[in-house]
Amino acid sequence: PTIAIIVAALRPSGGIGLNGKMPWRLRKEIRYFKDVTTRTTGTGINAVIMGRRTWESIPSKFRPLPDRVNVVLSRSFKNEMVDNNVIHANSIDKSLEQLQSYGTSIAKQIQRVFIIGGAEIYRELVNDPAVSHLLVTEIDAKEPVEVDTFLGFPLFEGSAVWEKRPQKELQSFIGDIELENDIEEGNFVYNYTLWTRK
Ligand SMILES: NC(=O)C1=CN([C@@H]2O[C@H](COP(=O)(O)OP(=O)(O)OC[C@H]3O[C@@H](n4cnc5c(N)ncnc54)[C@H](OP(=O)(O)O)[C@@H]3O)[C@@H](O)[C@H]2O)C=CC1
Ligand SMILES: CCc1nc(N)nc(N)c1C#CCc1cc(OC)cc(-c2ccc3c(c2)OCO3)c1
Repeated sequence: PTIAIIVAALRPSGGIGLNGKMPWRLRKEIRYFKDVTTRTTGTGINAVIMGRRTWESIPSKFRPLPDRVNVVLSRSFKNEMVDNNVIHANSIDKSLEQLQSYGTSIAKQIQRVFIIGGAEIYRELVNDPAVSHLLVTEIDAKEPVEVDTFLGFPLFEGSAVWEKRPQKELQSFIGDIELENDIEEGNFVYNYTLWTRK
């Protein structure tokens, strides 16, 4: 399946978190994240892979993220299918192995896999050749914003590996999900982008 990193990052610093949570709450951005990570064409289902801390930071009423296979990584987990929607894994490889067998076991093929954070997971996976796409919400702040967690790889200041693609390529990747530009919410203005390997 296609494996994509999906992240919302502040420009130019690449800030993504503060005190274990997100430094912002952007209503339309959360909807975009939900729509993009949930949408499939035909049958099948998508998976979201996250680190244990990100799992813990999602408000309990919102987890597991619905209509997606939620994979949570922790070095102290046993590799197991907790239930039909939640898989525990203690390595990235083990998580991808379990997703393979998930497809056959519940006769639902995994269509897309989204790496949804956080910083430690992004750092480890951004260099994995299996990751072919970056879906980056580029956020600009009118007033300075405090962040303490960053994207673990250079992107906005220039990347030797990744290049930003034209909006029409993002549109075809996400299908009939509406793409708005320069969305303004409070102190923030943001845009959705797609990056692929050079
Ligand atoms: N802006 C955005 O788009 C997003 C921002 N965030 C933010 O990121 C921050 C959280 O990121 P971070 O603190 O880095 O934590 P992570 O969410 O990346 O989780 C880290 C934990 O994941 C487990 N883990 C990491 N790598 C592996 C591996 N290779 N195999 C097995 N387990 C592994 C470990 O769990 P253990 O310690 O149990 O072994 C580790 O402590 C928060 O502030 C959150 O709000 C999160 C998602 C999206
Ligand atoms: C939704 C934010 C987001 N945007 C983008 N572009 N990429 C991402 N990887 C994420 C993310 C994430 C994980 C996460 C962290 C979190 O707190 C730290 C809260 C949520 C979350 C919070 C509320 C939700 C929801 C997800 O879906 C529906 O309602 C989701």
